[in-house]
Amino acid sequence: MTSETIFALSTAPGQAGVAVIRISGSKARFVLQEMSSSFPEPRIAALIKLFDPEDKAELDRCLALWFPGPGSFTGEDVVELHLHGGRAVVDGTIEALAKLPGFRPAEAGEFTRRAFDNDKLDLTEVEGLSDLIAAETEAQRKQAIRQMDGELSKLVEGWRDRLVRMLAYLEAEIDFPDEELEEGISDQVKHKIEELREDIRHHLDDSHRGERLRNGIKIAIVGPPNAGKSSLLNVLARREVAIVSDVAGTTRDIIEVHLDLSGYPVIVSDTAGLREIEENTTDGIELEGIRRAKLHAESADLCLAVFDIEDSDNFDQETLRLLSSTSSFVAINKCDKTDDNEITPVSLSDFDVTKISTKTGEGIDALLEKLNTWVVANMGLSGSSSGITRQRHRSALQECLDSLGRSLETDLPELCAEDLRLATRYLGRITGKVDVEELLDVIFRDFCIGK
Ligand SMILES: Nc1nc2c(ncn2[C@@H]2O[C@H](COP(=O)(O)OP(=O)(O)OP(=O)(O)O)[C@@H](O)[C@H]2O)c(=O)[nH]1
Ligand SMILES: [K+]
Ligand SMILES: [Mg+2]
Repeated sequence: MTSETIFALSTAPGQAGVAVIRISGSKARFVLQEMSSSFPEPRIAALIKLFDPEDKAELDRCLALWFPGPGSFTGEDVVELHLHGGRAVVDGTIEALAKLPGFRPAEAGEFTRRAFDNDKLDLTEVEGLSDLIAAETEAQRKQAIRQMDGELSKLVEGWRDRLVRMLAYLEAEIDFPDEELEEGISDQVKHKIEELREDIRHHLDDSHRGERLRNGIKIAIVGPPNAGKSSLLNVLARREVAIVSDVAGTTRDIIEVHLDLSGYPVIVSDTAGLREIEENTTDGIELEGIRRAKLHAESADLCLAVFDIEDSDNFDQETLRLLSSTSSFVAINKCDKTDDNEITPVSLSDFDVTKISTKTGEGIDALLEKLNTWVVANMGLSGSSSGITRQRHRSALQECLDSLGRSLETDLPELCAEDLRLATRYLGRITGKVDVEELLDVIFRDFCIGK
């Protein structure tokens, strides 16, 4: 292997109890030969004295780990130094490593890039790893681990394997028409294509759970001015995020807070109060706020509408239409202002209504309970979870489906094979494997032709 040996601080920068420096490449062993008081056994932590390779000054007394390739994260020889996490220790070690010939600091993502290049991880597993590092909630962590463990990649590889087999049969029919192959093979292949299409479609039809879990589930608070939307946001966030005032039209910009509901990442946003105002109003800013609020609500996963109990008939038809066209909950706020518990306007009777007061806290737990239940029911990682976590996966699968659809429209095996080849390539894009050689392997294995 001729690549340069790279090194980097793998733990967060700054003062800490322990700092880990990772070194990967063909010359990694130099660290243990030129800078260490001893050479550890593979994979067994050893306490060593670490020296500067030139002036032999002692840098630290640290733990060293030696992972000879290919049994390492990158697939190359890897050394890990678990140093005392002071800045001077880390800086001194980094400087010392740079003095070794053929060593240079790693670029962002370079260790993982090498792992990918050495077939230690495929693309979906790389993505899973990056999601795991970024995971903020339990459900995100679980999804990331499943992807990192190759759940999506196994699924896609399985589909790809089926496709390659169909293709091999077709290729054989085209290339070796004299060979004794079963009759009606094309119909068989077509039936298999149909089955594969069904399976892929089933996985695509998952309401974007994976992506939503990765990016956060969006809940938009909407409703007329002064209903208490910003007050509710502050209660949910447990801090004063948004300005609350008795002036109608206080909120203009969209304000977002991140919550963890039952382990799921949720982004709740406060929006401008919706009301009908003249196009030529003097307050163009409020108009723009309303425009943004509507757009935002339309793209949210869930709308949470807030109305003032004494003014709960105050909504324009457009707001109602908005609520009916998305998943939504209704909160009737300021119930501290009246003892009459029966007030629910007829027009809201179709919705799931909770009476709350952001002032006294009444009903807030009940509302949170409903939100939690909704999130779990709609985002829950059921056994049939597709594991599609990115638009990139979705587009590739859609392209694959389109190619499969086209392959069924022709009776010419050559054209059908071309579409199957394309479909295979789209699946390969998901995992990063686009090898066609394996095709021939299958032909030879299944038919023993030419042997
Ligand atoms: N009595 C009572 N007053 C409330 C309650 N919630 C909010 N308010 C008051 O209602 C007024 C409007 O509250 P906001 O939270 O600013 O309302 P908003 O819906 O964000 O208003 P805009 O941003 O202007 O659309 C403020 O004076 C709040 O103090 C409540 O539960 N009870
Ligand atoms: K207000
Ligand atoms: Mg507001």
